[in-house]
Amino acid sequence: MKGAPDQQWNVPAGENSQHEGGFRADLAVTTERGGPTYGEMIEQVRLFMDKVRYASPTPALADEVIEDLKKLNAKLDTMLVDEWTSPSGTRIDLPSRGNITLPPYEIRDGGPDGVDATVTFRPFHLGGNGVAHGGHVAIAFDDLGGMAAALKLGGVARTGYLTVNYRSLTPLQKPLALRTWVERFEGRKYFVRGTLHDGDRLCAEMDALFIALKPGQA
Ligand SMILES: CCCCCCCCCCCCCCCC(=O)SCCNC(=O)CCNC(=O)[C@H](O)C(C)(C)COP(=O)(O)OP(=O)(O)OC[C@H]1O[C@@H](n2cnc3c(N)ncnc32)[C@H](O)[C@@H]1OP(=O)(O)O
Repeated sequence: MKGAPDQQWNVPAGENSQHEGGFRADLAVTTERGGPTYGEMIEQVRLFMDKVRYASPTPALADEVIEDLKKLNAKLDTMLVDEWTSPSGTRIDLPSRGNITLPPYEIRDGGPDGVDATVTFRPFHLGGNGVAHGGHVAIAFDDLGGMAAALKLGGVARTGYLTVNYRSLTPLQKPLALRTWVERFEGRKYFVRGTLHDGDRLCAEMDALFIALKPGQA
């Protein structure tokens, strides 16, 4: 990778790392990893991505930003941990559990009957003509559909298939209601439905199959 030729991303899990199989079968939720300002750090990164999406820098400014980013990347290089112990994805007090790759959402209610969340697509989730990219809508459905399955089965599931029907345009920068629920299950197969609304207007619907992982399964 340019700028980081020797970077080892797949940091091996330490002895104290809690995991079973290749997926996070035993999710260790936390509100402390990364410290009290981790959420603000993630928010600043999202804000930066918003600005990058819309900025048209001069060559001089682009060079300046590159130098600044190299310094920031070098700082984080000193603190890389394995995926099982990183704060990202486990900080239940933060939007999208602190996972920078997900559209930021807040859980309003969640349990075996389903998940009721508010998701706000950012300016950097732009698809075109001021509205969200459909792929980002699918990511939100995947994570929150997976959460509905997880809360129903009391374990972790992987997506078998996920279909999104885009019914109307999905706005950016506006809290939207995203709901997911297990419609039925047969053995390890959890059939999950979802809806995304802007007020009363249906933006998109999801129809998905999540398959419960067996103990130790990747
Ligand atoms: C608020 C606090 C919250 C705390 C709580 C946090 C929760 C935190 C939530 C995180 C949520 C993340 C959610 C992201 C989830 C991903 O994004 S996962 C990544 C995307 N998915 C993948 O990469 C999966 C790739 N596929 C696979 O690994 C394997 O195919 C699977 C899914 C593990 C299944 O393999 P398998 O265990 O060998 O099972 P297999 O026997 O093939 O299939 C089982 C059954 O499913 C059926 N099946 C399998 N695939 C399909 C398919 N595509 N279509 C139809 N049927 C299928 C089979 O026919 C079989 O049916 P039956 O014969 O039993 O009737």
